[in-house]
Amino acid sequence: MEYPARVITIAGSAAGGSAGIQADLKTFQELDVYGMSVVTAIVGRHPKTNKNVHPQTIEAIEAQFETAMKQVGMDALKTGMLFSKEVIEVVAGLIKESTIESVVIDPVMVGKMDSKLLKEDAIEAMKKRLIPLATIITPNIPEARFLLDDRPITNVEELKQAAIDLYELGSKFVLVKGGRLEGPAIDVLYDGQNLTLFEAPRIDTVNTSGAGCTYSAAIAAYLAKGTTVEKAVEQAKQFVTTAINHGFTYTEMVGPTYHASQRKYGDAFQIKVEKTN
Ligand SMILES: Nc1ncnc2c1ncn2[C@@H]1O[C@H](COP(=O)(O)OP(=O)(O)OP(=O)(O)O)[C@@H](O)[C@H]1O
Ligand SMILES: Cc1ncc(COP(=O)(O)O)c(N)n1
Repeated sequence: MEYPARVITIAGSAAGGSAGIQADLKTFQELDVYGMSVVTAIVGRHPKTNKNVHPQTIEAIEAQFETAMKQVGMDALKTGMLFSKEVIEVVAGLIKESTIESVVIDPVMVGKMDSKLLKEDAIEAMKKRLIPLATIITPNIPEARFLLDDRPITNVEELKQAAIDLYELGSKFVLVKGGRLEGPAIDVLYDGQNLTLFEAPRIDTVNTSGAGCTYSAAIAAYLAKGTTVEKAVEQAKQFVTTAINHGFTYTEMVGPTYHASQRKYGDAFQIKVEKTN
């Protein structure tokens, strides 16, 4: 029997099941990789105190990573919500000590329902300690702006320039997501030389909670299987677009993307891939 490739997510637990660790593990399962997790924080609003982020201790984070490494091992790793500079520094140390080849850093900062998922004083550690270790980083426009001293990004040309400038932070690839722009959903990939645009049709829905987590988890899953970065982004975008297309909600709140949709409905979107300059 050929065993599935192994992927670990280091991220926050999203109680509603749409984002964070939950979205990552659902994505891993759909893409037939062996999923593992390190929970950095538990996100869920306490009914009495209203407190919604419950960070885990450094000891707990290290213990989870160590267990997964010893029990299974890892072909790829992705990070999501890390919350504090202390956690970023520990995670950077764990990545450096390991021999994991594919590292996807999703620089999660704010949730779609405005939960604060990264402390402001952690952005410098993200830039200096973690991003240089990444195979690929996957910021959306607000995250790209935080990493680029709040420069506005309002069109595809500015998206491309943001990818070029973010490359200076030291990752091998930069993927800036243009999901917030009007028109088709265009993301830009930059590898230090080539700019590649990935375009999907815009889907008219508000149910995109966890779309970013799902996308970066799918990229990590394809990289773990040995896919090239460019092909991994294309296939992951196909997966997340299909999941967004079948997104739904059980309540009046923003709902999840539907992770099972590519398998269940088989109507995956074709992604337009265009090399540009
Ligand atoms: N309505 C949509 N229709 C199709 N694709 C979308 C839509 N919204 C987002 N996407 C795409 O889904 C993927 C994940 O997007 P993600 O949610 O992380 O980024 P974003 O939409 O740019 O930012 P944010 O999370 O802040 O809304 C990206 O490829 C993005 O282009
Ligand atoms: C614990 C946790 N991690 C990440 C996100 C971001 O989700 P999205 O993919 O919608 O930006 C979230 N809402 N909660």
